[in-house]
Amino acid sequence: MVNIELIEKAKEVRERAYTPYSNFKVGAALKTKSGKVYVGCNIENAAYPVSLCAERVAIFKAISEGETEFDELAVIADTSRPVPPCGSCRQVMSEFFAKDTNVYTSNLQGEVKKMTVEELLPFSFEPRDLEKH
Ligand SMILES: O=c1ccn([C@H]2C[C@H](O)[C@@H](CO)O2)c(=O)[nH]1
Ligand SMILES: [Zn+2]
Repeated sequence: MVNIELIEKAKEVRERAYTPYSNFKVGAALKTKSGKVYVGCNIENAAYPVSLCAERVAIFKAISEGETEFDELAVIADTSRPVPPCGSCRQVMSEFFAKDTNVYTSNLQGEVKKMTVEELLPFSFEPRDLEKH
């Protein structure tokens, strides 16, 4: 089942995106297992690569508050298909979320694509890969 309320929260925070360079606004909302929601929007910078995606803003906010158990993530943008999270955000999701965590990618037309972290980034590089064999 898709969490429409979580998508609505992502849509609200999207309005606060700071995007003078791309003019492409993204919103994200992350729900913890305990039911708390952390929102994020993309925040750009005149030094372009310093910019941060909405998904990572939401995830890092939650991590910095001590959260460790995540339930689901919603992402929204004004795209012709549900917005696909970038590779860097997929990698961060795979570090902190269980493989079966649901990610709802959506657009302003109300299209939603529900995917798991595993589907978004199969064969991901993980902490255990740092161990020598
Ligand atoms: O899933 C995505 C894709 C892109 N962006 C941001 C990064 C940059 O600020 C702008 C254009 O790439 O959109 C996100 O926040 N999330
Ligand atoms: Zn990203």
